[in-house]
Amino acid sequence: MKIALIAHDKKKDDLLRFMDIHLDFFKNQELFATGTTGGRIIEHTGLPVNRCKSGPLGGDQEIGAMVANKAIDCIIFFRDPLTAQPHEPDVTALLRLSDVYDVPLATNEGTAEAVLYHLTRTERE
Ligand SMILES: O=C(CO)COP(=O)(O)O
Repeated sequence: MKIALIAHDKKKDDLLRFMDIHLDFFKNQELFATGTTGGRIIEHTGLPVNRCKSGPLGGDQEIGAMVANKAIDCIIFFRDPLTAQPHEPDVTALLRLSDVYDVPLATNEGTAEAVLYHLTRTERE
């Protein structure tokens, strides 16, 4: 499965912790990420990650283009709801495209848990 991973700065440690918990799942997937998030994941887990540009420099839009081309199956995006982002329009556009193409997108850890639970079950079937 092709999974996109994104985290705003204050949520990056949370994403790495989440990945540690679910490492057995993530090591069997093809991973994509925005630039800085991807760098942190590679450094922390050693897993291969296809890195896009950093979010503020167009990375969310790159992931959005992959969604539009049906090249992403699921997005886990740990958003920071308490900090203004200079590239908020890009974030909104990515959320919109995930709705257009019906791609599961988890914006917090609780939803990510639920999505992974579903994906691991459907993978086994
Ligand atoms: O800003 C982001 C998503 O909107 C994340 O980008 P980075 O992974 O480059 O920090």
